[in-house]
Amino acid sequence: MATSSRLLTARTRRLDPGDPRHAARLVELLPGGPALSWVRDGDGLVGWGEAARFDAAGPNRFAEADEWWQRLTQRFEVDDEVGLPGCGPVAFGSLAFADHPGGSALVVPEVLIGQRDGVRWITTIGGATADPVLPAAPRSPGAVAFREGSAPAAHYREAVAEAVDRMRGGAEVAKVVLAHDLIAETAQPLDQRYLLRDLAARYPSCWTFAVDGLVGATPELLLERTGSEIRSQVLAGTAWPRPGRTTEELAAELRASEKDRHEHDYAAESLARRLRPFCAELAVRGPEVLALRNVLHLATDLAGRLDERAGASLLRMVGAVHPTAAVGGTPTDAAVRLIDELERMDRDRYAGPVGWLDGRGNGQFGVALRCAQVRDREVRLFAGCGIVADSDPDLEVAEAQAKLRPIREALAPEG
Ligand SMILES: C=C(O[C@H]1C=CC=C(C(=O)O)[C@@H]1O)C(=O)O
Repeated sequence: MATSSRLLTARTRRLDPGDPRHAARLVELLPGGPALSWVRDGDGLVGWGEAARFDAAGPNRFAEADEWWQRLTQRFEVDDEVGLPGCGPVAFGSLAFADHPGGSALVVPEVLIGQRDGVRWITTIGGATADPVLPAAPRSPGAVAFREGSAPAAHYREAVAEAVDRMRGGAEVAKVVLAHDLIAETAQPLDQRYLLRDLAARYPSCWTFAVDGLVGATPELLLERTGSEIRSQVLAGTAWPRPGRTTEELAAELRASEKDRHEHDYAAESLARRLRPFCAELAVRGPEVLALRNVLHLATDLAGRLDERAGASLLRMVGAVHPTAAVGGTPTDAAVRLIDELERMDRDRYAGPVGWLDGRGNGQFGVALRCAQVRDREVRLFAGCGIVADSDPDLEVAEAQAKLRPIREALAPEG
């Protein structure tokens, strides 16, 4: 936690095309050690070092993190010659899914390199130096052995079947998202950049992220703020590649599936309902089909203009909309209780908000999906599925397998 009241300096400079750091992909610029990343289609932010950090837990984690960031940004002397969102001081954040247990963290890197619309910049905090070196490629972690996590797949199937029974029996919950974990152990300590490079290459349209050891490539944008504009894309309802089916056929099936449409509508409605109080305008468009290499999703876009009178910061709004029914359920409180009862695992920061915010109130937070918590040689992967009364437990197990693919394949590309 940064506690002193001294002034911090943040210096942002444009990286000119002659600089060797201008040509490489952002994730290739990360030196070894804990990585910070939020990159999509080549644009985004990567950072390293820790100029300041805030840890929080419990139901007030969003408000406490917000307060800390507001206070910290007042202590910054900013020298920013670029002026784009993501310039000046930036904090990367990863927040716990649940009120209990789970820890949340905001980390302000000492060095950050960003790119937006062809402009690349570097921000240094507190006089940190950033020599123009291109780090060597990360080494493979060697052989990978997979074992069951705290919620084995067989247990997951039972939990899904139990949820379906209860919903068919008239339980108060109309949708619940249940998840399970999987542990991978690598022969050598895992360099986070090994995952990041692979994820950014294979899932360019997802946000490849790393914050405090949570590494993944999420397709789901929870909330983005640029000035007074906000944007979100809610995902729920999934199909995955099957032999003999083209992507177009899978997309048509997904569009026509009533079960997936129900699952999707709960998520889109929950987000729109919770965003509206903050907005002067809010447009909802969808669902369309979003196709990735491992899955296809139904996707609804939300775009709005903030109501200045609501005066809410990005982190407060993120706290207000989390958990949407894409990761919690409907109604939220009852679904979260059911998750607790049936899942019987600590989600930690899986399915929580992950992203970044700057000193002017801009930022982007996604939902931490298709991800793993990396601790040296142990990697904990997560995947979950929205369950409604029409769900088939065997298909949900297969769907969760498809959602584990990005990290599984990044860990063991040929295995
Ligand atoms: C909970 C996950 O995905 C969510 C996001 C998109 C589609 C989902 C689904 O169709 O079940 C889930 O709601 C996950 O990837 O672990």
